[in-house]
Amino acid sequence: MTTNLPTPAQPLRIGTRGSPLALAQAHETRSRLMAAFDLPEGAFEIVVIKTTGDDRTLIDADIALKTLGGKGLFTKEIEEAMLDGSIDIAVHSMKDMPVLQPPGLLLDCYLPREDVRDAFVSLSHDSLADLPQGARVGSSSLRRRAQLGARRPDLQVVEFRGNVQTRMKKLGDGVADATFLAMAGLRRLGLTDVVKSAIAVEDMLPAVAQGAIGIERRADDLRAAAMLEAIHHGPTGQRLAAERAFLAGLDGSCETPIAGLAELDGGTLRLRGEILRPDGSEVLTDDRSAPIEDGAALGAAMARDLRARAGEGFFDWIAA
Ligand SMILES: NCc1[nH]cc(CCC(=O)O)c1CC(=O)O
Repeated sequence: MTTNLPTPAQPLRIGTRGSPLALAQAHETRSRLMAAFDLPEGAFEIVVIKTTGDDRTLIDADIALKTLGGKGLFTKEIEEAMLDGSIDIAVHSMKDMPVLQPPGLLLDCYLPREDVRDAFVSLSHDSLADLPQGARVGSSSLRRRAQLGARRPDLQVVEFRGNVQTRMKKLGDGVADATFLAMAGLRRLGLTDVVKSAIAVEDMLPAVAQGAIGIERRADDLRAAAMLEAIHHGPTGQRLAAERAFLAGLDGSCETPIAGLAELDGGTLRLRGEILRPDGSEVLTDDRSAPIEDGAALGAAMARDLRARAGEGFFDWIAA
């Protein structure tokens, strides 16, 4: 199949952001490729690339979100590096990926998906239900903020960013009584000891693609194509096809209050979708199933129907 595998002289360059989670995901990708092709670590080079989304001053000022609408915040510089040949593949949290890739790049390799749930993280309380009236919760995720507003309008939501350590310190300082993080990231970092409880997807439907790692490459790079094919996880790809078609149909990005989750059972794919107003005052949900191969069509149809139900004005805030 492959004629030219990477060597220490001609390594496969793996591009990634520099956050601890991004690095863990890049290392997992390298390990899987090493195992699949019986290659030494030296056949790979992990290249850290700084993105707009990593610029804390920009994020804190929310300038980046306003100028870019949240789209491609974590991907632009990495994709440029792939197109100019300074890296060969890029490892991404699929949750942060726009639904369309630039011309010349392909995203068709997914690693086995991690836990899709959100984690309830607190020093003082065991679960969301356990939080007293008026408690303060920290989150900067539009989706989580909207879902909390819908479920617990009594809670006060405050902005909360930073890595796990920063967030734990903020909880210790009393900035908030609880916060939420993806179980997937905590598991990949070996930090699940901060989790008080995993939130059932029925209580908080995850973001589209939560817990999934995707690996992007140049469309014409046949060495990378053959290597990624060997580590691709088909069932994750089928779930993401449905979820991303749903997201695409809503014209959403990682910064819009949209949730979606596809699950497989035998030959059937079940898709749950949700769109919310940012304050949670209105929530529209859908839940339907189809043969796995029709997942993308199912996602597109669900998006169309939710849009129609939402009517005029529901999405106005996106352009604001
Ligand atoms: N938007 C940031 C982001 N992107 C991916 C993850 C976690 C890992 C994942 O969901 O795959 C996180 C942090 C979080 O939501 O806790």
